[in-house]
Amino acid sequence: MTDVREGVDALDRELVSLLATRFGYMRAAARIKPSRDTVRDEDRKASVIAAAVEEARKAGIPEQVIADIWETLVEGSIAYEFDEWDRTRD
Ligand SMILES: C=C(O[C@@H]1C=C(C(=O)O)C=C[C@H]1O)C(=O)O
Repeated sequence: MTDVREGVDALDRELVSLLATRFGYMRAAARIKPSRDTVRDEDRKASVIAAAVEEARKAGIPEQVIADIWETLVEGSIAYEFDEWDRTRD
């Protein structure tokens, strides 16, 4: 069980590192988007979540869990992108 938990802890560190890279893309998006009303893109949000759910289906892991995680992730990313957009504009 110790090995299992060490594996989980190491994987969680990797996941947070990957998420840090993802949030970096949100900072880039905030820099690139010309107007505040383009930060939230519902069509793109739906497409990102659908793609994650499809990957979950192929991997044989619970699709609803992944849908819920991605809903939280994308909403958190949009909030972060709004903060970045506001912080970098007058
Ligand atoms: C990064 C973007 O901005 C937002 C963030 C998204 C995400 O976290 O994947 C998806 C849609 C956008 O509302 C984008 O438009 O691609």
